[in-house]
Amino acid sequence: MIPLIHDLSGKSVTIFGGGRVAFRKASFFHPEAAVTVIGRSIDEEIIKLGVTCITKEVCAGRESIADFIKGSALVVAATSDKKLNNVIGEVCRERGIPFNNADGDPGDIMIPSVVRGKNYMIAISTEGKSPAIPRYIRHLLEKECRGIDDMIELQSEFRETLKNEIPDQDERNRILREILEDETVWGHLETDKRAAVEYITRKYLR
Ligand SMILES: C[C@@]1(CC(=O)O)C2=NC(=C\c3[nH]c(c(CCC(=O)O)c3CC(=O)O)Cc3[nH]c(c(CC(=O)O)c3CCC(=O)O)/C=C3\N/C(=C\2)[C@@H](CCC(=O)O)[C@]3(C)CC(=O)O)/[C@H]1CCC(=O)O
Ligand SMILES: NC(=O)c1ccc[n+]([C@@H]2O[C@H](COP(=O)([O-])OP(=O)(O)OC[C@H]3O[C@@H](n4cnc5c(N)ncnc54)[C@H](O)[C@@H]3O)[C@@H](O)[C@H]2O)c1
Repeated sequence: MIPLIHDLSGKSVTIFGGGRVAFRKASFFHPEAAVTVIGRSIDEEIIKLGVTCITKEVCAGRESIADFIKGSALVVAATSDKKLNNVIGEVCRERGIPFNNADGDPGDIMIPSVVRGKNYMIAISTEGKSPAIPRYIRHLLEKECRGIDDMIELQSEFRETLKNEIPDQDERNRILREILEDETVWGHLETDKRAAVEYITRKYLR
């Protein structure tokens, strides 16, 4: 499998099932995508998310499933009925719609665990071998990634400054990497971004 970063803004994501797993999947796609959840019963926490909810029994007939998924950019089956989930998958495959199966035959999409900052995201997956591990790694990274957002902004701004000051690209890259390894910069970023900018300007430009 190959990880991709996909823009789903405004696109339709249809999720079958209305339990805990459907809630997790709906939270993953909402609010970037327009999420519709279809289930025989739908948990209160899904309704509270503000996604479109359709309370309905879904039968394994292809026609009715095809009606539900019309116009979907992506479909998730998260009902407790494996057979139904698998039929939903078949209908998606016939129509070329990317499909994630929470229970049953694997779909062609897997949902990763995501560490998200303002300026970056990291997706983690074991390709289903051990679903607890991505969550574990996410917690480790969340502790390690403090300050990363500020460093990205610092690097992005300083990169522009360097372009005007230092013509040689290799030299610019060397400086940007050195800044990343500079503990004093990380120390400043914890308290005062301006002090970090002053420090790197003094140290790396004069
Ligand atoms: C990343 C995340 C995204 C999401 O789904 O939201 C995710 N699972 C998450 C949480 C979670 N999963 C499970 C629990 C225990 C409580 C519970 O039962 O709910 C919890 C809750 C928790 O841990 O807090 C158990 C579990 N998971 C799967 C099965 C079925 C099976 O293995 O057959 C079972 C039941 C069998 C078992 O008990 O072992 C299967 C899958 N889970 C995946 C993703 C995919 C592959 C991930 C990979 O390895 O790359 C895959 C294949 C489905 C898919 O493609 O989506 C999200 C972490 C978000 C985060 O916190 O960061
Ligand atoms: N992929 C994962 O991350 C993961 C994790 C844990 C469990 N699971 C599996 O995923 C499935 C869902 O788990 P859950 O905890 O949300 O279960 P749940 O029992 O809380 O929810 C199942 C939902 O499916 C709906 N449903 C069942 N048959 C239906 C039908 N014919 N039409 C419409 N709706 C129907 C029910 O109304 C309910 O809302 C289970 O089979 C579970 O073993 C997957």
